Formats: sequence, C-alpha cells, structure tokens
Amino acid sequence: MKFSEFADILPPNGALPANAQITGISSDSRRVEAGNLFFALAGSKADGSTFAADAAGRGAIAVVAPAGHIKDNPGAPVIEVDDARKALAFCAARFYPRQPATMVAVTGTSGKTSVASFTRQIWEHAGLAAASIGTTGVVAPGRDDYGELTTPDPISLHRLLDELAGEGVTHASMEASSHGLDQRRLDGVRLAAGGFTNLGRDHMDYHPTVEEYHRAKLRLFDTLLPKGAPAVIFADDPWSEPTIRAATAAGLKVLTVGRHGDFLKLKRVEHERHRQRAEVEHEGTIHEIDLPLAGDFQVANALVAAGLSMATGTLAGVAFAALEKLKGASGRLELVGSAENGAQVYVDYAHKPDGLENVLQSVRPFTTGRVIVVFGCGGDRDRGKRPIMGEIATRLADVAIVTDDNPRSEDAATIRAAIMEAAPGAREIGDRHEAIRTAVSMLQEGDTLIVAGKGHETGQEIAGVKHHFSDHEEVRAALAERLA
Ligand SMILES: CC(=O)N[C@H]1[C@@H](OP(=O)(O)OP(=O)(O)OC[C@H]2O[C@@H](n3ccc(=O)[nH]c3=O)[C@H](O)[C@@H]2O)O[C@H](CO)[C@@H](O)[C@@H]1O[C@H](C)C(=O)N[C@@H](C)C(=O)N[C@H](CCC(=O)O)C(=O)O
Ligand SMILES: Nc1ncnc2c1ncn2[C@@H]1O[C@H](COP(=O)(O)OP(=O)(O)OP(=O)(O)O)[C@@H](O)[C@H]1O
Ligand SMILES: N[C@H](CCC[C@H](N)C(=O)O)C(=O)O
Ligand SMILES: [Mg+2]
Repeated sequence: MKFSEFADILPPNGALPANAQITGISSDSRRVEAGNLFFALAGSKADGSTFAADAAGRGAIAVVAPAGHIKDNPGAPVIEVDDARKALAFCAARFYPRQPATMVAVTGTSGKTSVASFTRQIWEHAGLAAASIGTTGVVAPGRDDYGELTTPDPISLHRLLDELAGEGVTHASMEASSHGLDQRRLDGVRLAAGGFTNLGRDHMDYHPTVEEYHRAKLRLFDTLLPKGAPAVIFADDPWSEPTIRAATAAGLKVLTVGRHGDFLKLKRVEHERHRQRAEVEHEGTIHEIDLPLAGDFQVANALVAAGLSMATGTLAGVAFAALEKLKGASGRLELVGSAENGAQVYVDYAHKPDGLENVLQSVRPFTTGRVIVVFGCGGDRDRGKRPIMGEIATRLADVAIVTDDNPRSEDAATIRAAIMEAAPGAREIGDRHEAIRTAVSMLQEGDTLIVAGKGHETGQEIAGVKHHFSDHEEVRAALAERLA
C-alpha cells in the first residue's frame, strides 16, 4: 500500500515520497519488518518512542509518534501526530480494509462476553454468517480461536476483521473493554450499533476514579458510533441514566431495554434454577420467552443482545425465538456437574465485586441447603476489590473458601490476606486444586457450589509462568473422586 493512501490520517512528510510502499504496520519494534510503518506509543510500562531507533534499524520506513516525543533522529523519517493510538487504529483499518458489513460493540462491567455471544447466536439463528470477538476468543463459521485480550489490539483486530469479511462473515459482535476504548483499539471499526450492560467497580488500577472508568466506556457512544446509530442500553442499572444522557447528547438513537426499558420492556420474569420465563413487550405486543439459562442477570444480557440484533435488522419474532435456544458462554454460571446427592456445582467467571454479588444472589432462591463459594482475586490487578469481594462472599455465601486466582507477579498469600481481612469465618486454602476438592467433598443435599473467577480460563499464572489449570476439569475430577 502506498503512503499516499494514508494521506487523510497522517500528515505529509518531506522525507517520505507519496508513492513509498508501506509493507505493514507495527506498534512493537521487536516485530518490525522492512518497509513497516512503526507507531511509537506511550504505554503503561514503556514509551514506544525509545524504541524508534530499534525499529528504524529493523527497516521501518517511518516512525509515527506523538508530537515532541522523539528528540533524536532515529534513522527514519518521523511523522508527528496528536494522537498516535488513534492514528494507528485508522491506519490499521486502512491497511486491512475489509470489515463485516454489520458490526456491533458492547461495553459494560459485566455481561459483555455473554452479550457478544448471544448476539452472534441470534444472527446465526436468523441464517446470517456471524462472528463474535471477545474474552473467550473468536467464534465464527469454521472458527473457535482462543483469545488473549477482551478487545484485541488494533492491528490484530483489523487483520482479523479483514479475514472474517473475506470468509464471508457479514455480521460481527465484539466486546469493547474500557482498556480497549481508552487505548483507541476499536476507533477504526465501522460500527452499526453499540450496547451497554452495566457499570460497577472494575480496573481501578487503571482508571483513577469510577467516573473516569465510565467516561472511557462512554467513548463508544460519544465518539465511536456515528450520529443516528442505535445505542441499546440496559435501563435498570444505576449507571443507565448517565449513559442514556450521554448517548442522547451524542445524537444516537437510544433504545432502552429492561424493566425501565422502552424498546424491550421486561414485564414479568420468573426465575427457575436452570431457566427463566420472561414476558417482554415490544411495540405493544407481549412476547413470552423461555430463556434456557441459569442466573437472573442473563435476562438483562439476552435483552441487550436481542436489542442489538433487532437494531441491525433482525425481525423481533426471529430474535425472540433465538433467545429460547441460547447457549451460555463457557464458564458463565455454567452447570458443570452434580454430586450423587443432587448438589450442583457451577463454574462462573465472577472476578469483580458486582459479578460475585450477582452470582451468589442468583443461586440463593434455588438452594435449599448451603451456598458454598470458592474464589480468589488476581494479582497485578485492582487491589481495592479484594476486601470488597471478601465481604460479599461471607455475607452472601454460607461457606466461603478463599483461594488463588492468577497471582501473576504478586505474593499469593498477601492477596489472600487482603481478602481474608474482610471475610471473617472464611476458610483459606491457597492451592486452587485443593480448595475445589475440599468444597466438593463437603457438598450435602440441597447445596450449591460456585467456583468463581476463572470461568473459561485454562491457566493459573504464578510468578509469570502459566500452568495449565481448568476449573471445569478440577470440578469434574473432584466429583468423580467423591463417587469413587
Ligand atoms: C495495560 C494495558 O492495557 N496494556 C496494553 C497496552 O500495552 P501498553 O501500550 O501499555 O504497552 P507498554 O508495555 O507500556 O509499551 C509501550 C509501547 O512500546 C512498545 N514496545 C515495547 C518494548 C519494545 O522492545 N519495543 C516496543 O516497541 C509496545 O509494543 C507498546 O506499543 O497495549 C498492548 C497492545 O495493544 C496490550 O497488549 C497491553 O495489554 C496488556 C498485555 C494487558 O494485560 N492488558 C489488559 C489489562 C487489558 O487490556 N484488559 C482489557 C480488559 C479485560 C476485561 O476486563 O475484560 C482487555 O481488553 O483485554
Ligand atoms: N448482566 C450482568 N450483570 C451482572 N453480572 C453479570 C452480568 N452478566 C454476567 N455477569 C457476571 O459476570 C461474569 C462475567 O460475565 P461476562 O463474561 O459475560 O462479562 P464480561 O463483561 O465479558 O467480563 P470481562 O470484562 O471480565 O470479560 C459472569 O460469570 C457473571 O458472574
Ligand atoms: N480480563 C480480566 C480477567 C480476570 C480474570 C481473573 N481470573 C483474574 O485473573 O483476575 C483481567 O485480565 O483483568
Ligand atoms: Mg468479557
């Protein structure tokens, strides 16, 4: 691709002719190849500008950097821009030009993975070639790839979107994490609609205040979506109102869903252990929906997904019929097995205060015995949530077992101690394998066990090393041991 093809994104540079061939785009000097445009990004750990000479040495044709960051001549032309991350996102979208024709993004503290997956499933039910992109990876016709980030970096994202479009995918739903929005990872995506689930405490290690965390999420509505595009907003969250206000001010077509919703109004819901029966009003007609999923929060996720599919052209009847066939995303209040006495064991991805609170509350009405929870908190992540989650677990569960969940570079015992401080009466069993075995061995008739925090994950990261670990496998093995 010629440099001139980026003319509306990058300013001209006397040292770089308009017909210079750009062979690729990179934001990591270690991966630069001859002829690549290198984007020097100021990150959380390093300033990419310090690697400009390294990139030039590997053959970078030019370095795009924030104004004033590169002081010495790196050995390649320097192109200064106001916002290097934004420039990277747009250049990536130009370099990998194809995207599925209908793209939607969902943001919120909890429920993004579920909504992205449900939206894809509704589209599939409607006979469309659909994909979803998020925490659990990429699902599309003929693909089920594991992912590393919730919102991929712009280069990987646009390479992926281009491939998907090339494979015939016309509809795609993606998760917009607050990191992704803040770092402009999806600025170049041509979005048709956006969704909002809820807002709670999360990533306080990255965003200084909850208001700034909310503002990062709002970029989806006030910056990324084109005027007039539909914004499907869950209406029953404390943060719904400010989100609706921002989306309205941005000129979006606000469609609210939930008990306070106008577009999809939840009139009545009956929660059962493994399903929910909901009555939803749409344009004056009441639809009865039998949602085959555990967890009352899934009704909210299903409504946002239905709203996103309908806002992009799926007929109401088709969307509602699809809800009755939904499969939960892996590890989202997923029933993994039962003990011989009927006690049930769920694996759930709750790793934030709101998520934990929700999941423990959801199973209480169907638990005649005790609610038992095994959980921990990740290392190198928000430290403030540790005591909060300890308090929630002891308040809402009858038995709380505090264990490890990806200590990463931190001392695992210190993380557990911070949780235990606010969890009087909780048991501490650091080894997650042991913690799950102990919890399964204590199951009595009527009990429900929630193994929280890892969901679909297949590793336990300790001191920078990822060890294979699956809550699903551990639960199954512990249940088998009980029977043996
Ligand atoms: C804190 C954070 O979000 N970091 C992300 C960010 O890295 P960064 O820009 O801060 O990188 P940095 O290490 O400071 O380096 C700055 C720049 O120098 C470059 N560099 C560095 C070294 C070198 O030798 N040469 C070089 O060019 C780097 O490539 C980078 O461009 O941009 C990178 C590329 O997009 C991401 O891979 C990286 O994600 C890290 C691995 C991460 O753990 N991110 C998590 C926290 C995250 O993003 N999570 C969200 C939300 C999860 C959820 O709740 O669902 C997600 O979307 O997954
Ligand atoms: N609408 C919701 N409201 C509250 N809690 C929810 C909701 N949806 C899911 N949860 C809880 O949050 C956990 C994670 O759900 P999900 O993966 O769909 O969210 P997410 O926003 O993608 O999370 P992450 O940012 O960690 O990827 C679930 O296992 C469940 O415990
Ligand atoms: N995307 C989230 C996942 C956290 C999952 C939990 N198991 C943990 O390790 O804290 C993060 O990287 O912060
Ligand atoms: Mg997710």
